[in-house]
Amino acid sequence: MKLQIQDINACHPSAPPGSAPAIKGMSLQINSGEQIALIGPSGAGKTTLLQVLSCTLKPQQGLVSLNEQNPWQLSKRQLQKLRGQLIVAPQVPPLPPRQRVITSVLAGRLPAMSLLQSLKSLFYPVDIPAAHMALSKLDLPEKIFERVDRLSGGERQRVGLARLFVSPAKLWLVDEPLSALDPTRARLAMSALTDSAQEKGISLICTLHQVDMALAFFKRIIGLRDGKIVFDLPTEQVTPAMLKSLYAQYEHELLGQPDRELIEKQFERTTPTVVVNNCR
Ligand SMILES: Nc1ncnc2c1ncn2[C@@H]1O[C@H](COP(=O)(O)OP(=O)(O)OP(=O)(O)O)[C@@H](O)[C@H]1O
Repeated sequence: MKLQIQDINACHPSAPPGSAPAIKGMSLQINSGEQIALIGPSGAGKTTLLQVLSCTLKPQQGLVSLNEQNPWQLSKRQLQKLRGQLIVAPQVPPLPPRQRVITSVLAGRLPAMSLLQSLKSLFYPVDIPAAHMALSKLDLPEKIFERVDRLSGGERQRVGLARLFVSPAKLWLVDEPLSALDPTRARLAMSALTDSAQEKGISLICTLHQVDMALAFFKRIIGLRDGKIVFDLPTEQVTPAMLKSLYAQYEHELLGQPDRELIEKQFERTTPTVVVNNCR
């Protein structure tokens, strides 16, 4: 899916009226099938941007376009159809406590289903192999019939991500997918997401606090700070100086769950003398 925003101002959805915008005069173009990591310190506006792109947050100013359609000029029905072509994976997936994992995973298909089909699917999961395949990509197939309230935080996060693999959406908007995962599962998840998106020609936009993962898995990196784009570059052009400046005063966030070697390699490629601060 092709995306464009132009001169957007938007407030965080929970911000009280009159608050300063979390996104300020932002413009951006994303082509079909692109994979982009959004990085930047806490409060930079990454989640707010995802909400604008998912057509759930109407900006106060500027233009949004998904596949050449302005969502805010569509009828309710057309807007619903457009939203059915994208899927959001929030950092903490909203999973009904007593629901089975299989039902939660197959909920990834709900936006594309009729009301009758979706009600039926809550009681009779129709595609067990698809749910199993999705969970296997994230090393969780054995939990397919488990109740979600009996899972750990990291397992719940993987259930939320497994929804992406069964969804027919052409745009994946993923918010901090690795926050509850151990380093091995984090790599596995990142690899599964980027490989699947590439196979299916899906546009993937992913916010990440793990800069090492962003550098390792994405070809285009957008650095946000204070609601503005600081850089928007092919990964190989992102320099240590840019990262240091992006996270200035928030260096402790720079190496969230560090793969020091990877970041150092990236740093060496551009400026061999850089010092990496590992604050966690
Ligand atoms: N619950 C809230 N109520 C009011 N304002 C908020 C709220 N959450 C965030 N904001 C405002 O919106 C701005 C952008 O927040 P947003 O969540 O988009 O940033 P982020 O880059 O995703 O941060 P993080 O990495 O911590 O998730 C914040 O700087 C803050 O000013």
